[in-house]
Amino acid sequence: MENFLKRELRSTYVKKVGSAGGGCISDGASYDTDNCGKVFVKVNKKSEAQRMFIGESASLDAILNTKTVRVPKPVKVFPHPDGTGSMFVMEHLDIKSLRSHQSRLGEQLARLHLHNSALKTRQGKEESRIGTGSADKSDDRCNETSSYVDKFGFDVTTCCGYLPQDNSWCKNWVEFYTRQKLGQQLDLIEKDYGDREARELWSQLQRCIPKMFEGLEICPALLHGDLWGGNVGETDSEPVTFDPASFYGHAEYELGIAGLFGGFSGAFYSSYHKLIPKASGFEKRHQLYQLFHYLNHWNHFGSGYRGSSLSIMRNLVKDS
Ligand SMILES: Nc1ncnc2c1ncn2[C@@H]1O[C@H](COP(=O)(O)OP(=O)(O)OP(=O)(O)O)[C@@H](O)[C@H]1O
Repeated sequence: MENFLKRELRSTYVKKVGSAGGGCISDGASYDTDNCGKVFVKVNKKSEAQRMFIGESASLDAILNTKTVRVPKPVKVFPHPDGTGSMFVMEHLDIKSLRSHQSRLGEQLARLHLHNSALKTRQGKEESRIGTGSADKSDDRCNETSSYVDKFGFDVTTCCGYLPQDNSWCKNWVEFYTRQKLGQQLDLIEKDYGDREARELWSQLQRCIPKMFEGLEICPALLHGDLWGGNVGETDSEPVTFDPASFYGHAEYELGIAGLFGGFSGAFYSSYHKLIPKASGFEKRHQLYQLFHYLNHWNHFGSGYRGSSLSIMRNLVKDS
């Protein structure tokens, strides 16, 4: 493996320095290199792994570009030398459990979510300055590399777990979330399980969804996309997030999975909501956003997640 990595990274020195064991989806190990520093290498032997890692790498790049929350810098994605699967090399970070930086993570996540709307405001100001002929090209705001994104989706397919998300761009969030997020999961459940109750509840729930968003104006926010407690931590100096499955969506979506498995303290939420207060109807939409993850877990890990998926659908339909 060291020799293979030397070739791919154009390094003269590569030495394994530890195995993180990886997560539920991929294996991971760290290596010292002479030209890329210490790197963390994720390995996955599934045939779809290349697409999954390309999505993760593009997500890390997009988040890095916002300069809001620390993520590992991606280095390279390439096919596994065995012929099936893929490898993803990124900056190694010394990640410990998230403890003392909960509040900072809440604030930084909110800043990530507000980044695109700040670009919109800035763009509006630039346009009006150009309109009045008062634009100053020496202004450092002209150096901003990102521009405002006015729709929902992402340029690249990203995978929540190993399932690809349909990130095709869409102007309307309710349509995007209903069809491309929930609909895609329910189509898979129909294909694999043909579950009659899921099908019936879904046909009722679809009609209730638009009402849950009445009066809400949603600006696309760049999301981490898989922000459960296992994908956050901290270094000695700052909070860290990793393993993203990004897309532009409703900021509230991010808190769906954060709330499912724990790992985030009151300090995290209060810092977050200081910058992005809960909008009216938040609690109900929070359940709607958790539904995606229950369905995604049903599709990944089987019928153990059927009960919670159906119960949340029943509640949402009943309360509408
Ligand atoms: N850049 C990194 N540097 C050092 N260690 C890392 C890095 N990225 C991840 N790790 C470690 O490896 C473990 C697994 O990583 P990751 O969550 O990306 O794996 P996965 O199999 O894709 O994910 P999951 O279990 O969330 O589905 C993490 O819990 C973390 O301890």
